[in-house]
Amino acid sequence: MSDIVLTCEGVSLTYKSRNGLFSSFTHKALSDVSFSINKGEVFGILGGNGSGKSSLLGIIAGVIPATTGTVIIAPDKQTSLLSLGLGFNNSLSGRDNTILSAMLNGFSQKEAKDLTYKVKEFSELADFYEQPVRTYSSGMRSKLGFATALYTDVDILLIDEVLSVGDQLFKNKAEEALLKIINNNDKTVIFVSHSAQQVKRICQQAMWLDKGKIKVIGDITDVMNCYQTNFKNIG
Ligand SMILES: Nc1ncnc2c1ncn2[C@@H]1O[C@H](COP(=O)(O)OP(=O)(O)OP(=O)(O)O)[C@@H](O)[C@H]1O
Repeated sequence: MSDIVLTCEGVSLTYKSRNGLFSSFTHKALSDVSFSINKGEVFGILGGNGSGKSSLLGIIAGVIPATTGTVIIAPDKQTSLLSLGLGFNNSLSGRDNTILSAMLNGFSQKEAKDLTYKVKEFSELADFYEQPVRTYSSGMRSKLGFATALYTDVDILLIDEVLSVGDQLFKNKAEEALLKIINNNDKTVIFVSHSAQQVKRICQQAMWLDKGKIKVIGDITDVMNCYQTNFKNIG
């Protein structure tokens, strides 16, 4: 029996930007995107630059309002967006950001503080963990984001490119840790990556977004076959 935890129904997004003092233009980033995800599914989103992957995750996370359409999340489920640019308070230290994220996800203050020791170790930030996040490189932000989300137990994890930054050793460690929580915890994950091979290793279902529209959706093998036929030299 299917156990749907997340549904996008006809989601469209139009950005309006200024291109001068008195003029503006609009850009349709997503057009009529509809799909559902079952509990415990690991769902990949593939697509070239500007195809709308991050915008879609932002809408699912509730940080970007859809222009039309709806996102329905099962009432007892919490989502957490793990993204390079989002979610941290730049003037707080890595440690305080971990505490804040954990408490926003329902941890008590003591539980949140206890968590920081594991996050510090996994993230390898050492003394930088006590420094304001604004002083971090993008790789350091991604390490903090990944480690915080790893130990803050949410139901639906939205992962935007965070396994693509950092040195190779950290990438391997992060991918291994992610696979472990996916396999052990029946966690639902939506995973965005430029690496088709990484999506293939991690996900069971996938969607290929092209210029804001769903090109193919379904089983990972079918989606990858279509995707790779269209793109050569995929990493
Ligand atoms: N804040 C914004 N204002 C205006 N246009 C935007 C904004 N954010 C994104 N866009 C545009 O919307 C489209 C989709 O962007 P989005 O970042 O969602 O794509 P993406 O698939 O995640 O891209 P990438 O793989 O390069 O990270 C792009 O054409 C982008 O230029």
